[in-house]
Amino acid sequence: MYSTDHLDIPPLASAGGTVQLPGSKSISNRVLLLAALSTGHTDITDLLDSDDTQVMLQALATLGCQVEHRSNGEVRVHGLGGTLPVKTAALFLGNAGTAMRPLTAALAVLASQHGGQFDLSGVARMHERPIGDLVDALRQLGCSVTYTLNDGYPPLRLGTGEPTELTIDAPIQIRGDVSSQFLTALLLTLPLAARTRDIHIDVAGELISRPYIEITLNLMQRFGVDVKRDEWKRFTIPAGSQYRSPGRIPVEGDASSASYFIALGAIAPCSPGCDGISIKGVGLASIQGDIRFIEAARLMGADLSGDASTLHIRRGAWPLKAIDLDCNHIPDAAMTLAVMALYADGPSTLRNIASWRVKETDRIVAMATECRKLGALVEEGPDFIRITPPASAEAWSAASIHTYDDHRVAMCFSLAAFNPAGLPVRIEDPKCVGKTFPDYFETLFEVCQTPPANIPVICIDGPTASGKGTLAAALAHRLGYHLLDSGALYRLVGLAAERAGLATDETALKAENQADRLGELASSMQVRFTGDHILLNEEDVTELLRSESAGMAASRVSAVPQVRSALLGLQHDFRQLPGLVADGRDMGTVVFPDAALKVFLTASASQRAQRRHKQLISKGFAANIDDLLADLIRRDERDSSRSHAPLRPAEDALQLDNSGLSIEQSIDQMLIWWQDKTAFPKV
Ligand SMILES: Nc1ncnc2c1ncn2[C@@H]1O[C@H](COP(=O)(O)OP(=O)(O)OP(=O)(O)O)[C@@H](O)[C@H]1O
Ligand SMILES: Nc1ccn([C@H]2C[C@H](O)[C@@H](COP(=O)(O)O)O2)c(=O)n1
Repeated sequence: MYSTDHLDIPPLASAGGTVQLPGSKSISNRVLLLAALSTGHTDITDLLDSDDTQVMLQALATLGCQVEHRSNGEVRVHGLGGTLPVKTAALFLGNAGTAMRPLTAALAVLASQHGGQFDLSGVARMHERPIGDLVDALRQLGCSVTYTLNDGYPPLRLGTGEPTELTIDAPIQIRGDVSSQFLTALLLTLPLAARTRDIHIDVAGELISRPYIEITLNLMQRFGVDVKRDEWKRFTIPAGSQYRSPGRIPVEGDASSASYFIALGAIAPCSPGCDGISIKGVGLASIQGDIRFIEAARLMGADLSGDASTLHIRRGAWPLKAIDLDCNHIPDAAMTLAVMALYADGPSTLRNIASWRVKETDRIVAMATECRKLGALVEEGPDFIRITPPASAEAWSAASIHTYDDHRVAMCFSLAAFNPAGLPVRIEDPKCVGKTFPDYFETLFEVCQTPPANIPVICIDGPTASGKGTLAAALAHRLGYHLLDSGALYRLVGLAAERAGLATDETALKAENQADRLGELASSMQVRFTGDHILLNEEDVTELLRSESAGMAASRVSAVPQVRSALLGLQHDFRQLPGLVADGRDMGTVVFPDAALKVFLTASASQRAQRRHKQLISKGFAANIDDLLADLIRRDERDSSRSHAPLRPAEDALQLDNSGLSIEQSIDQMLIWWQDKTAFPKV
């Protein structure tokens, strides 16, 4: 997951490949609760691992429900069978509506039956999301529910600590036109109270988001409770209902998350050698309502096929066709249509989406504001949005997309990176995707391509111990970019030569064929970078490479042109989405001459010797400061005077002498320079 302040997505050109979707959030949290309420244990496969499911798992654990994470990746929930082992608890439920609503209902009823008291709260936005209709229904049942901050909104106190009689004679009334989660919460809970008589739930108003109710009913059935439905008005939970574990239950891939990759297939030209986007984990037989997004995508022109559990999408009509659509049945996935509308042949209208206003943020306002930043004309109404795409390529702008702590805003606007103007898109606070799809951007980058020239590179060259590596690693971390420590490659060649018995001293390097042998060695060595570790022929040599003797050997072999050309392709391979920070001696002059930002980092020799001394001592290596100073002067001299790719600043490099700067000050300076190079407005 990208935990950076923002993520800059370069302009993207094409897409192709296979995406494995994470589990559905709606199914995951329902299954977790149902498993906890059941008798017996339930093994859940492909459970979504995200912020919202973590919140539910944590809540269940606090309530005394035993949850095991098994070695085969399954999660085993030991059902409580309607008992309540923990009678008082305070539960923090973040911004997870799929936890807040059902747990409110379940704990209100259990607290009445067993005498408990529970405090439920969430983040600030959760305290702005209405829950009054559900509370009114629970009060009809005789449950004690108190608003502890503002009437109609969480936080809530459930129960008094004493058992109270539930009133289930009359049908329970619940509003259906604000959020279908209120009905879901009651449906999931009321089998706990229907031991001796039927319980009826009557829906007041037009029930929205019906497909989510279908998921609820489908899953309840798998846990042994068959709800009778009369139209979408009355639901009856039969007397004697009791949840029983189905044993093992798989979680489908998330159909709402599929919408981004369906849209991707519809928008992006196929990458060479690819045949569109394949999606695994969800297909035409999905029980999730958002699977009907495929109908909308087809209307807009997507060429879409599939089977029960997979989907395949290619670009069909282009530009996409504008639509006018009632989106009540696909409220979450419909946000993706708003971004597809930016690529349409006219204005698109998405109707009946009033529920957007009470989601993670007011999504109508959010989508309108951010589409406008990209250059679209947007009209918004109480329950609709109309988007007219930018009039021409020139009308697009490089936008910094504010994401409102809303995962779906972040995910759907990533697709704006296919804009015809070839502009990058900045996604602020990309970690908000952790709610449902923590690895969304990594997955996107795996199936998207763009010419290397579109992928930004920041080069930091300079003499030894000037702080290049430290600064490069920090920048890569801040920007979510890849990191190339090119010195490590030369150090690897030095080490591999030593292992192969190839001498690298000056006399040996003059011997006939020695340069060719080193070049061959450099092209054939098996190197793997995993996190902070470097493997040579599968041996972890990370620590070995950092010694001063390895640095000296690297400096010697790096003067060999055959070695340099053998390593060139390897270095170019590091230029991957979303960007690269590369440090070395010739990054800006030879390897990435088109880099957007080149910095030549220096510090006085005595400063550098002191830094290196401190660095070596802290790692437990013996070091003498005078020897280090002499060595680094010698190394700089050799690196600067060699005939191939010598150490020198690129003509367009900015110079940074950090002798008097702290690491943090150097990073700040680099970030200022980088921001100046980007297309995004300063904040
Ligand atoms: N601006 C700075 N102020 C103080 N110390 C620094 C600064 N920059 C880096 N250092 C410290 O100097 C030491 C050397 O830095 P680093 O290893 O990043 O240098 P380098 O240029 O990558 O060296 P080499 O080329 O030999 O790999 C590290 O211990 C680092 O923490
Ligand atoms: N781009 C590069 C990177 C490194 N080298 C050589 C010269 C250095 O002395 C040696 C070790 O580099 P370090 O790990 O200290 O950055 O490798 C080079 O020639 N070109």
